[in-house]
Amino acid sequence: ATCTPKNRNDALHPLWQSPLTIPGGTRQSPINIQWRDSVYDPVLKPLKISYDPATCLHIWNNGYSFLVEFDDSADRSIIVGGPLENQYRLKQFHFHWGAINEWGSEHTVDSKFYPAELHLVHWNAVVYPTFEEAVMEGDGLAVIGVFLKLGAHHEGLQTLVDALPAIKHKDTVIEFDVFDPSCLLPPCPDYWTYAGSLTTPPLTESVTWIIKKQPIEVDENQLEAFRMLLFTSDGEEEKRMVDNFRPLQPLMNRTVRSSFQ
Ligand SMILES: CCOC(=O)CCc1ccc(S(N)(=O)=O)cc1
Ligand SMILES: [Zn+2]
Repeated sequence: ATCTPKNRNDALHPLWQSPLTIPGGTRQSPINIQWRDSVYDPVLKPLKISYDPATCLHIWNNGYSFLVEFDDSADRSIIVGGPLENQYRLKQFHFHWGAINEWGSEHTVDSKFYPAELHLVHWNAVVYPTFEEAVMEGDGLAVIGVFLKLGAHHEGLQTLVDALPAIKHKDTVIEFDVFDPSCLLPPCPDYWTYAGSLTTPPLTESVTWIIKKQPIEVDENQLEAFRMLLFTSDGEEEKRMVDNFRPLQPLMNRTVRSSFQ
């Protein structure tokens, strides 16, 4: 029988004991995407993604996930089109994953969990002067979500995996000079989109979510490498960085649109 995730908030990292619901929150994330309830919108444009690999700065363990950060001081790595009215600048990408392959993603599709989920975080630099301000605004951020499923070895991901031992502990960072996050995107252009929020504090309702329909494949060793990271700093009692995903939030008065029929 497939074991459904029990309530893990008891033994979890303090973050995940954060308020599960935001008082007055009407557009919280993540959500379950019920495929048959999503509505095809012919007005949705293809998403245009152009990343400059040289904008990659460093990779670090922030105690919740590991993230790769980019130089967002100019419009060098951007996305435009799709559901977006402006172009958005790439700031960072990170992942969420489980202790075992049965769960780990934040969003689900027809209540199915994937073992992990990639988030590419962009902000609206056309309208807002800083990322920090964009985080507080309804149209401030655009996050591309990509599901990871267990399968073939992923060459592009391996570059990241090879760097993880060097950032095992919270607040460790290493320089990461050239990486093209486009290699982590599936070839299929299809996506779902809906108005949501950050899934970790400050949980602000500022995200236009763009969830790719097609997952990318990674192998068991690569997922295991994620699970070797620690929530804790060097010298503290070790706590493995696993199950760093937020529980599903109510859809409330929202429609998920699809770019495909
Ligand atoms: C200004 C302080 O705010 C931040 O740094 C927000 C960072 C942050 C970015 C993206 C996400 S996620 N999981 O919803 O893609 C959560 C948190
Ligand atoms: Zn995330």
